[in-house]
Amino acid sequence: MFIGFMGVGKTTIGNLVAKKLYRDFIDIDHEIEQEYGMSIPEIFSEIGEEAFRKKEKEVISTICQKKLKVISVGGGAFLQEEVKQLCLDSCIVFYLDLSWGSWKERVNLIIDSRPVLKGKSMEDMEKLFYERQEIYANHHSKVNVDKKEAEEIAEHVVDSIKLSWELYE
Ligand SMILES: Nc1ncnc2c1ncn2[C@@H]1O[C@H](COP(=O)(O)OP(=O)(O)O)[C@@H](O)[C@H]1O
Ligand SMILES: O=C(O)C1=C[C@@H](OP(=O)(O)O)[C@@H](O)[C@H](O)C1
Ligand SMILES: [Mg+2]
Repeated sequence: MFIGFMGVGKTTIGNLVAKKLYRDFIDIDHEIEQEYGMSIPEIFSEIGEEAFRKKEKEVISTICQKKLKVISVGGGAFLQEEVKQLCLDSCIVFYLDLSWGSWKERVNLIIDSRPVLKGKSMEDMEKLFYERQEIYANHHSKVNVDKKEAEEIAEHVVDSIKLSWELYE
């Protein structure tokens, strides 16, 4: 499972890792979008963040019971303590760590599709970025993704998973 702040590459890298391991990839946001037949910004504006979080918890609880899947959650999933504990108990949690400096350079790619960032100044976003680090502090493995191509990061994750399999054999 991949966690980390919005835009660090959880969806992109999760997808690549799943392909490399011949496993199914599940993006929780995508599952929620499919259930509502709406995009994430539409869900936030139509039914609100609270309902989104409730659904997010429900979907994660179901998906976490499935074995051998590669899962990416949204950057706010670990705001819910119960979700965080469930994920840490049932999944190998990789935290994708991107510096604020690198994140800033990527903001234009994500600003329109992340309702949580809507209307925020760079200062507000920086504050949120650092506040959120606390919820990612518990994980099983930290991956530094600064100045690395998604492909390279995915290779690194796959290597570390394979190494742990060998150690457990
Ligand atoms: N390692 C990377 N280097 C450069 N751009 C990246 C990298 N990983 C992801 N991206 C880009 O950043 C944006 C956010 O990626 P995404 O996978 O949706 O992040 P998340 O799921 O963490 O919000 C996308 O436009 C994606 O193509
Ligand atoms: O951090 C957040 O609160 C959110 C992150 C998003 O996912 P990504 O982290 O994949 O952008 C998505 O779940 C929603 O817009 C809320
Ligand atoms: Mg994502």
